[in-house]
Amino acid sequence: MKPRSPENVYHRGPLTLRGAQVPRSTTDQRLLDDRGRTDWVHTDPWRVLRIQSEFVEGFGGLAEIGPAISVFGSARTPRDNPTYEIGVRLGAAIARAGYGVITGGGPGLMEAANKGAVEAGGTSIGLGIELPFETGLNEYVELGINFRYFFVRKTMFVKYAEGFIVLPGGFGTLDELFEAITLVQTGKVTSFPIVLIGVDYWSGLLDWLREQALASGTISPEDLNLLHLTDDPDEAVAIVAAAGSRWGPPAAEHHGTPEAQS
Ligand SMILES: C/C(=C\CNc1ncnc2c1ncn2[C@@H]1O[C@H](COP(=O)(O)O)[C@@H](O)[C@H]1O)CO
Repeated sequence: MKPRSPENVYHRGPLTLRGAQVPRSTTDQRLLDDRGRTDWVHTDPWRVLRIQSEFVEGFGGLAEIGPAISVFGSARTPRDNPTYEIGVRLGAAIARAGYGVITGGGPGLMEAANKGAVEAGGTSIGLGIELPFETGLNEYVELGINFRYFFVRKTMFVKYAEGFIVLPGGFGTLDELFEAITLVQTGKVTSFPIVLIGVDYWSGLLDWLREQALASGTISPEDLNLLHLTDDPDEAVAIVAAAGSRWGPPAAEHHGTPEAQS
């Protein structure tokens, strides 16, 4: 690094520096020449910046997708399972109704809904998540964003959707479902329909909510009205559509590749 002559005058932004105040290196030199310690990468202040960058990427990538519906469901449902076909029909129904389909971008019923959306000419979005085992985005995702942090990704599912449609699933699906119910119950989101698809699959849970949670007073009677149940993908979409848009009516021309971000 070449030292600066102390006789020089050095300007940096509003600063004028002379003599001993003249820095021995430029900001660029310090950036490019210095590797230094690396432990800061694993500290919370740095993580805060990474979290912030995920929000920036998510908001920027999704801002212009137009009206959309988030679809959840098992990552494990194989393609030859009849529920996979329901997922494809759901993705197609959502696309036909003028909405984009947002999924977790993974395999199983996420893939099914993305497939249906693509085949029906709709917008197919996948919000992937870093997991200990790599699965990658499914091949039907046309707009994909990968997240490190579950909570950032969950914000996107809610912020950019008119409602949730939930196919049969396990812990991940239940987590997404109950987060949404809690947001609605506590008034954190307004006008946010939640529809369960699969009467046989979900009836046991709804019975438990009625017979245990409601009966013991841990939820209110009106809380049960937050959930709709059907076997029919078209009906599920109609329920979301009937709730009305948070941003105006669905319009096909809103869909497409997001503009370059500034
Ligand atoms: C288990 C396998 C892959 C997991 N890959 C996932 N990719 C993206 N999103 C996922 C994945 N696993 C869970 N999710 C999220 O949770 C919901 C599904 O979880 P469930 O426990 O299977 O119900 C789903 O909606 C995603 O958002 C390979 O077999």
